[in-house]
Amino acid sequence: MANKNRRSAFTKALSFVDLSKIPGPRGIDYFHYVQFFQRDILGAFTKVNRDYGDIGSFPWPMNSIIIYSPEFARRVLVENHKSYIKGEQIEELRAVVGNGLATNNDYESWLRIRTIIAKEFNAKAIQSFNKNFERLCLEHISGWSGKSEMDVCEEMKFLTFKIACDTLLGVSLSKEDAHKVNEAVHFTSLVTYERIFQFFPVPYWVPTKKNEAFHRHYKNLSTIVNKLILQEKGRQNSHPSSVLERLVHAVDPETKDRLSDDELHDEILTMLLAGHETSAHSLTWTIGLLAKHQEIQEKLHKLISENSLENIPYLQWIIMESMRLYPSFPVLSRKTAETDTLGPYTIPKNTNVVIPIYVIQRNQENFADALTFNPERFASAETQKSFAYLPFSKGPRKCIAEAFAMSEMAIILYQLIKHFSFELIHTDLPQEVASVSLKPVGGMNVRAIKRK
Ligand code: HEM
Repeated sequence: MANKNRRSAFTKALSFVDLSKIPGPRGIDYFHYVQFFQRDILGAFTKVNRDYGDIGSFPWPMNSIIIYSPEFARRVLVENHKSYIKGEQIEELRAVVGNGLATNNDYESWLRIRTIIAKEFNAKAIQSFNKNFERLCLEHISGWSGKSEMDVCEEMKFLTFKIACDTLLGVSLSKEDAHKVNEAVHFTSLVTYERIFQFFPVPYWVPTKKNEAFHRHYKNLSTIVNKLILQEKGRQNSHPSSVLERLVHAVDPETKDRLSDDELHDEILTMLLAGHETSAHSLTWTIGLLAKHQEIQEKLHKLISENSLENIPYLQWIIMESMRLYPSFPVLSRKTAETDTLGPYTIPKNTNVVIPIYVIQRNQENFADALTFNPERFASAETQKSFAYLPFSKGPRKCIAEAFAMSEMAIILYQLIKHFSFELIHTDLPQEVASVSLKPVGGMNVRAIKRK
């Protein structure tokens, strides 16, 4: 089952699209860039923007364009989204999550499944998870002493993983299985990420140590998810509490259609991977930024001591601003299924289209004082709606769980700042690095001091 990876290095090497009319490095400069991308992917994306402006092309063998204009992003993600499919990277992801929402490139099948699942992430459904977010957060921080030095990144990963098990998979998950799921999700997503950036990844059928470990972890994950689906199918559950339980019983309101067992399996794996680390890293950067900007942290604490969460938009703005500077997925990618035009440029069919939102969100032209942490900029609805702000993407393929993730992060942040104040142990924030999601190099070391 694991080897659903259909990308062939050979086919990739044979494909060619004519990008000669789009500016970008050529000759020796091209190869210098390729090396730069291997060394420092975020730095390289930033340099392409500085050197070539709104669009940069990398012809064969990369067959790629990189776009930086919010208007181009709008065209690709919304206006003409039907001319685009998910980028080549999803072929690697498909080896784990099969044909789940994030990797499904068949429009009709994707739309059918998205319609069924979207209902399970509506406001009412999310409200039913809020108590669990709060309970698990309070349980977790009750283990922190009066003044603890910690890597808050590890703490948040632990907490959001517990939340994922509880809200996605449900209470029937045993401790032993939770441990296996944790190891498997971590290992398979790391391997997938590594392979995305390798020119010619070793096919999964080659019996290397890593491939064997991948198959073992994948089998564990898949077996546990199938077991939970089967268990749930045998029950008449009128009060489903986890996402898995909801999806097993979910019905399309119009067609009365349900998800098949294979579809359920792939969707749950997709959610475990897509929800893995993303919320943890966003929370980590938020705590780091608040520890660095004590005046903003104290303002938030004052608001928390006087108001309930629903009455503190400032808390949401803090999370939004943190995700502007440190988006969990720093890059979105698509591929043209048909020729399209972006401004004056013709983009041929089969071109990889890369949208480095990390660079777009930090560009002075899109945000005043772009590198300054200023939550108040999100007081404007226009800023929130801008196509220069894409941490959850936009358009029909935007994150299906945006409201779920925002609610989870807001509830955790509220409790953390209510009970603790945070200080950075080092003088500045750590360097960011693009891994499975954007993470701090060496973790985020803070002092958490219990408030009186
Ligand atoms: C801070 C947390 C999160 C961030 C920043 C985030 C970000 C994103 C982004 C940027 C995309 C779109 C990718 C694209 O356009 O190519 C996406 C898609 C998706 N996300 Fe999230 N995500 C988060 C949490 C979650 C969680 C917790 C879940 C599941 C419970 C989830 C499930 C999905 C799924 C299923 C898709 C694919 C949607 C589709 O193609 O129809 N995400 N996410």
